[in-house]
Amino acid sequence: MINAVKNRFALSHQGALDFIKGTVWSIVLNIALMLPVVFTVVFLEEYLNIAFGASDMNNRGVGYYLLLGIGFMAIMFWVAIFQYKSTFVSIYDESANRRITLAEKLRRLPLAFFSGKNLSDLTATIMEDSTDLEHTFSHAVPQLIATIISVHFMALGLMFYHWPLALALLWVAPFAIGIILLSKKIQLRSFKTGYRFKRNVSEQIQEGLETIQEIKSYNREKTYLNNLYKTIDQYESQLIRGELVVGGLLNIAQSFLKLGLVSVIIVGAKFMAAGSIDLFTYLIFLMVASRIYSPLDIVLSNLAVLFYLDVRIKRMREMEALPAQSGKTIFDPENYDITFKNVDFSYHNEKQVIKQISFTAKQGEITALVGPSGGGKSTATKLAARFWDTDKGKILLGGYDIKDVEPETLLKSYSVVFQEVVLFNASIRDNIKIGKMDATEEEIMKAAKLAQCHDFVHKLSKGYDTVVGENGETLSGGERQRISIARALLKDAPIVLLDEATASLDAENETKIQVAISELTRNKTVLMIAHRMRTVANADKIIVLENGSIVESGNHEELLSKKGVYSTMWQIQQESLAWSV
Ligand SMILES: Nc1ncnc2c1ncn2[C@@H]1O[C@H](COP(=O)(O)OP(=O)(O)OP(=O)(O)O)[C@@H](O)[C@H]1O
Repeated sequence: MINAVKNRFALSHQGALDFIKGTVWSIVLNIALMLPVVFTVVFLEEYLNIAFGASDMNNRGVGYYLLLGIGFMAIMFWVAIFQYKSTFVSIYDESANRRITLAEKLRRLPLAFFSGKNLSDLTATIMEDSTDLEHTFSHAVPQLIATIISVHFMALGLMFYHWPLALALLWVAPFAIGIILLSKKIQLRSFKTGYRFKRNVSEQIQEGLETIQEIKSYNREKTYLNNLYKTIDQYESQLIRGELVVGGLLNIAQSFLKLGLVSVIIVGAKFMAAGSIDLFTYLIFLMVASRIYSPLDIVLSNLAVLFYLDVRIKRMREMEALPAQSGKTIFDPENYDITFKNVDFSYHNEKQVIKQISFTAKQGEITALVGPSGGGKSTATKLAARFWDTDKGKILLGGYDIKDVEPETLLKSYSVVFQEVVLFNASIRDNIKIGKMDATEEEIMKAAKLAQCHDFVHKLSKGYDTVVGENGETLSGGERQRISIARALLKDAPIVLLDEATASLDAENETKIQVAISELTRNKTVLMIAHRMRTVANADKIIVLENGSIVESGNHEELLSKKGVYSTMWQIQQESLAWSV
């Protein structure tokens, strides 16, 4: 049973157990909530006996009813507390676990997943869907299942008591529920469309915030806002349409339910007139009719929640089923040579961007990747750090296939300085410290000085405690890049990946940084991308990548003498330098 609940509702083992407990307590609560009816029945029975002269009032005194009332209230109170604890408190634990599990899952996904995925959709799945599931599981599902079960119990009891009247009371229920079930497709379609429009709105807002600079500089505010208003209007219209459809169907079903009360009144009156039931039985059925329809109303209005639940669970399952990167967590290579062996790679199984690449970047050497834009240099560098897994072929690090090494373990051996620097909205000190969380102040300062950060940081009013804003928005491109170099220096990993590491620096700083980079790269395996040819001229090995394939390799002199792609690129840059002079 636990497994069935786990699979049906995408819950953990503990979550399924708590869910069953919550449902059982909700059934007990539903039964306990019938105690006022029992109280009234007991009272009515005696009152009617007195009224019709069959007994006198002294049989049970006021004290008896007082005690009975207090007793029933105490039972209802305690059951309600247990029901609350078992459904609400436990589901919040489950929800917290679900978010942590999803976050863990994200941590182990290859970066390819994030580049192909809409991030607002991802955030919504983690936050919104989790919150909705939390709310549905705490406020609706156990109560709904409990209500369905307890209504069945009540119906069975009434059938035994007087089946013709029970039928008169309950014949409406299957029809009312049928209306909702038959409309499942319409409700789901409306929900999914509404959901899609809602995502469109949040995507557009997010995109607008991320590209606000471009929108303003190209005077696109009006177009952007008009598009946004259009999407919001679409969402609003869909919400209204959805409410009308769902609300309309629900009203029809609920009104149908009320017909049961009418039929109990008419059929009961006929039976009474014929003398086949007494007044007491008639009154009991009228009372039960007033009680039983409210849980049935709840069932009707919450059935749709079950339909929507499936949509959310499906999205959660899709995310849980994504292939995560795994591997050994113990990794002790003999050396840090990186070898590409016949590597093929394409993003999202589309165009092949790396084709049959084979080369070795040796420890203690600088291996440079050059070539025309879009040739696959950045992709190859990122493949070397298992940001993605290859489609075919192998990448070995010190003899280990990196596919067999757990990505976080693997990345401990890498320092990366990429063109697009990512800084956290934290102090400069903390941003540098990311390279080595237990670094001493002295180590941080040494790295900062080597990376030429010290001078500009000292000019800031709070120095190293200056908070840099979201992604370092308060700093210039060159300053951001120097911080990322300081980080890499602090990490001091055996492999260094440099992708246009000095692209945002002026000539003076570039020269200084080159000194720092020589420090950073000494005795390391260095894989470097640079568009400025003079930066790569001293590399031990230069690989020329064009359209995803290696077209030339060798050192600077060898490549110049080949008079191929490299030599042409070198020539062009020399000429453009001469022109600028
Ligand atoms: N995340 C991605 N998803 C899909 N295609 C991508 C992605 N990143 C790069 N590409 C494509 O892969 C090819 C190689 O890109 P890559 O960035 O590796 O080239 P590059 O040689 O580093 O270019 P540049 O010198 O301009 O930085 C290009 O055709 C590019 O459009």
